[in-house]
Amino acid sequence: MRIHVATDHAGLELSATVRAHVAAQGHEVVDHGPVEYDALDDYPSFCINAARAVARDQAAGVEALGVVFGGSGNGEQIAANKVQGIRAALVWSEATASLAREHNDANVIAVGARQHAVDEVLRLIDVFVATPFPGEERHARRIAQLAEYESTGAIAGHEIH
Ligand SMILES: O=C(CO)[C@H](O)[C@H](O)COP(=O)(O)O
Repeated sequence: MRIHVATDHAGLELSATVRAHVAAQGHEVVDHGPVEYDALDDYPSFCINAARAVARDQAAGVEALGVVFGGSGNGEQIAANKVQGIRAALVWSEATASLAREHNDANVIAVGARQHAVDEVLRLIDVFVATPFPGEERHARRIAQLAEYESTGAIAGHEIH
């Protein structure tokens, strides 16, 4: 699995720990920055670049997921979700980590570096990466509706106003 990682200053230290952890499990890690601490850096471009790389890889048939960090993870999730084809989930417990995959087929996990102990974050990421999307019809149907809205602005058979 290729794992694309991005953060901002708030998650930089944690990002290094997570990248080493994930690489030690045999995954290929691609870091989208930042490369050094700058308390005034801005998360959008880092997270959008990671999300674009996930979308590109998946479109090419490469098994890939993304991990984005920030202080809360909120802005990072929002940034990643601006990229077509990305389903970024803000994860804050083992249950939301597994549900993000099982129900949402999330391809990016957003985590708040200031909200958890390091061990907890590693566990959230492990659960997210290890959990498959079983493809249950009702979940696949809802995900397809999101994709349809993303590309057409409409959802066939549903009123959008
Ligand atoms: O979580 C974030 C966005 O959702 C950012 O990491 C957070 O807003 C950065 O805050 P500050 O500039 O005060 O360190």
